[in-house]
Formats: sequence, structure tokens, C-alpha cells
Amino acid sequence: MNFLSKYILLIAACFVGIGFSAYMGFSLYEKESKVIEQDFRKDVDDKAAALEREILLNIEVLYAIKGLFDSSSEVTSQEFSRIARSFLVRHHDIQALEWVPKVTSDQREAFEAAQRRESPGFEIIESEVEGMISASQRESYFPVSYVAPFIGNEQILGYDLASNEERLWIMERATDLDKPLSTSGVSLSSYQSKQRGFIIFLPTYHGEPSTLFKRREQLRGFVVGVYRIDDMFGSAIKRTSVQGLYFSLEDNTYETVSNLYSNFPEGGTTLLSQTAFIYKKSLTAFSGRQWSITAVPSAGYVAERRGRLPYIIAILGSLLVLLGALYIYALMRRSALIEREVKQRTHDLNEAKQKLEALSQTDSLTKISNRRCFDESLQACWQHAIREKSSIGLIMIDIDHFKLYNDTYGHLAGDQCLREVASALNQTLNRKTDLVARYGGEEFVVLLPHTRDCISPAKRCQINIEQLALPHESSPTSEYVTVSVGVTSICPDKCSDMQAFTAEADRALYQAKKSGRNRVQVFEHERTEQAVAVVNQA
Ligand SMILES: Nc1nc2c(ncn2[C@@H]2O[C@H](COP(=O)(O)OP(=O)(O)OP(=O)(O)O)[C@@H](O)[C@H]2O)c(=O)[nH]1
Repeated sequence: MNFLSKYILLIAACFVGIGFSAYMGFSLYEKESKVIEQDFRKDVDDKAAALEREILLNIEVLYAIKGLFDSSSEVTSQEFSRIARSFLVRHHDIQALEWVPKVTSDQREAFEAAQRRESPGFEIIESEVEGMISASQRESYFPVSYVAPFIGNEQILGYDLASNEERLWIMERATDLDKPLSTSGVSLSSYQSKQRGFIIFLPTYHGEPSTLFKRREQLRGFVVGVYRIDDMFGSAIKRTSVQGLYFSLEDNTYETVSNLYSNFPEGGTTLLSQTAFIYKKSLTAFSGRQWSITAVPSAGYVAERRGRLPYIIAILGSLLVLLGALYIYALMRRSALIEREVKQRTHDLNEAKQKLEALSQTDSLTKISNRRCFDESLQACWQHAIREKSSIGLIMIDIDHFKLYNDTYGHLAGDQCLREVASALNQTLNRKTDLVARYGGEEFVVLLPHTRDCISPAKRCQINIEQLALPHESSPTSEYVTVSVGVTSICPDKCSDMQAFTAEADRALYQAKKSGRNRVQVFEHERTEQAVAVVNQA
């Protein structure tokens, strides 16, 4: 695998590692989110239960006051105020507790007169665009006769609650069902409160009517509770310890949903669209109303419950992967450098080895192969010829009267003569496989693989050297440098003797010297014939 592939693999592994760390962090974050959501829902459930309890307690207050009216046919305003105040001190979300008797049109005058004894100027009134006016003539009225607390609610005294169509409808249904029924969310401006509220009507009867008709007949009036929703919801929320939740309260009784309360901050709708946690819970139905709560946690609520572990795992994991990748990258770079250096050094060593080998095979004076090279080549060539059943030719060349040459021209000139003879021999042979080597002193050898007839190359060697025309004035043979040549050849088999083969060439050369020099002598298989033939006489 090359460096680029390793590099790509490392980057891929890096991405996988970082992806895995991010996945681990994310899945932990998701688990944490689920736990937060469970906590959040439980907290909302607690607050919803607190609100339901608060509503039930408030309805209980109405039943307690109704008990007063059920036990007495004449309840004075003092008696009403006393019992109402005892509840008001404990229920801070009650705007007003009221007694609203049924007054028929023929009872109106007497009723107003009786009320004026305690409340001067009392009159049954109704609301109009221009303000409160004397109630118009109708069959029956439901004026507020007693109200507690009085201070702050004085202007409601005498107000005919049945003058409003929605309230009249609720009062009629409550009468028929003998149950407390509530209005939807209403403005409490008549009570000088800026909050929205709701009004519960609990019917009271003369006696104990058992049928719908009797209930309508024997209706005595209503115990009425007016409640401030903000305060009710606020006190219910405060009753549980958890803070940092946003709520909105809706009335879902009929198809149109009306908002009763909301503590959402500015931009509440943005919050709803952004948060991952929204919980909508329906409250237990009460007094004919079906309310529901929509809750959203604040950023602080979520942040308080979020740990740092998911971020730590994602960031630390990614960092570790990056550091690991960097470390591996550094190792890769280092090993690549070492690999390159090793390659370079191996190359240098090989070059040096080749040079050394070449040197060890080369004659330093003539720059042709030396005796060692010749011996190794002959060995290899010999084995090859046995396998291939081919011939080997061997030529031994010796410069004639070289001692005299040295003596005449000096040793340095002798060296130069040796170089020129070597070069001439090298140029004489044209096959690549032929080998010219210095055998020793002024003696040369030529190895000719796959050659049976060695006479021609041997003669060419002798002639070419003579044609160099190197002057040799002291030579008794010629005025130029001449050579004597011994030649032999063989097609060796396993029984053949390589040393004997070399000796044949040597003996042929000896014979050439003995026969007068400057000639080629072929070894004539003296192993059988013990004879040597002179091929060429100079
Ligand atoms: N200049 C020089 N002379 C060398 C070298 N090697 C051997 N010789 C000389 O070659 C001469 C060989 O002499 P001999 O063996 O007596 O033979 P020769 O004088 O050539 O006579 P024949 O071979 O019988 O013709 C010696 O004087 C060696 O010193 C060399 O490398 N350089």
C-alpha cells in the first residue's frame, strides 16, 4: 500500500472516529433529553393536579355557603359576610362571593325597598353601553344582594346577573341540573379587576325539588363565586417547588378555544416553535368546563438539568481521534522517510557492491577482465557447456621477448605496451559472450563459448597485434611487438577436466614459443595423439 492510500485510509478512519464520537455524544444527549422530558411532564402533572385541587376547593367554598342558605330561610348579610370572610382569608384567588336571589317582577319593588334599608340607594341594575342603568322590566331578576368582600365590589351590588345572555343560559342549565356551572373566561372589569376570571353559579332551592319542573319552580337563588384566573393559577403553580415552566390555560369546552391565562414571556409563539418539549394536558372537567394546560420549559429549566457529558464525549472523543490520527500520520511520515532512506542506502550499497565487484573482476593496468574473472567465467561456461553439450574455445596469448622490451624501453613503456595489446585483443573479438582477460604478466587469455573453431579468432589476434606496429628493436623475432598463441577447444562432459583443458592451451602456447614464436599453435588432442600441429609460421 503506497503512502497516498494509507493517507486516504487514515482520513477515512479519522472521519469514522469523529462520526462515532459525535454519535455517542448525540445519543447521550437524546437520552438526557428523554429524562428531562419525563421530569418536565411530571412537574407539569404536579402543577395541573395543584390547579385541579384549587378549583375543587373553590367549588367546596360555594357548597359551604349553600349549606348556610339550605339551613336557614332568612340569611342576613352579616351572616353571609361572616362565613364568606372565613373563606376569603384562605382563598386569595376569589374576587367575590355573592348571594343572588331570584326576584320576580312583582317582588321587585318590595325587594329593592328591603335592600335599601341596609344599602341606601339599592336598585336592580343592568349593564348598558353608557354604564349601569336601572334593570328593564322582565319576568324575574337575579340581582347581587350580598357580596363579600364588599370593599372593591360595591358597584356590583344590585347587578342583575341574568341580564347577560350567556350567564342567563348557564344559570338556567345549573338550575335544571342542580349542579354548579361555570362561565367561560370573562373580563372582571365590573369588579374593578384587570385580570380575567370565571364565575360559578351554584343553585339553591326552597326545599328539596326532585324534578326539573320543581327545580325551576322552587329556585331560591344562586351562591356565586367570582374567581381571578391569574391568581388561581399563580397560587397553584407556586404550591409546587419547581420553577421555570411556562404555562397557558385554555378553555376547550366548546369548539372555540379561548385563552384564560398565560405566563409565556414575550415572543411565546417563537418559544413554542423552538422548544423540543411541549406538553398539553387536559384537566379534569369541572362545573361544565373542560380546561387544558399547554406547558413549555424555560431555557433555564432545561439548562439546569443538562449535563456536560454528551459534549465532553463528543469533543474529547473527536480530539482523541484527531490526536491519534496525527500520531499515526507522524509515524507514517517517519516510516516513509526511513523507507526512502533505506531504499537510497540499499541503492548506494548496491552501486558500491557493483563497483567493487567490477573492480575485483578488472585488471587495474589494462582495464580488461582479470584472472579471477576469467576463472569464474570459465567455471560457469564449463557447466553451461556440459548441460548444453556445446563447445568452448580457449586462446592463450603471450607477448614475445617482453623482458627485452622492458629492458629496452623501460618498465612504464612496457605497461603502455600491455595496455595497447589488451585493447587490440578486446577489439578483435566481436561476440558479446567472448571474454578477453589478462592471465598474468604479459600473458592474455581469450574464452570463446559456443566455439569449436578457434583458429580464425586466434589468427586475428596475432595479426591485429602485429599490425599495431609497436616497435621492438631488441626482439630477435620481429622489429615490432609480436605474440605467440596457443589454442584449444573442447565439448566437455561430466568426466572432462577443466584444469587439463587450460593446460592444453598453455601447452600449445609453449609449443608456439618453442617453434619460433609469432605464431598460432593448435593443441592437437595430445591426450590421444600426444601431438601438436603448427598452424601458422610467422
Ligand atoms: N612492464 C611490465 N612488465 C611486466 C609486467 N608483468 C610482467 N612483466 C615482465 O615481462 C617479462 C616476462 O619475461 P619472460 O617470462 O622471461 O618472457 P619473455 O621475455 O617475454 O620471453 P618469451 O616469453 O620467452 O618470449 C618479465 O621481465 C616481467 O618483468 C607488467 O605488468 N609490466
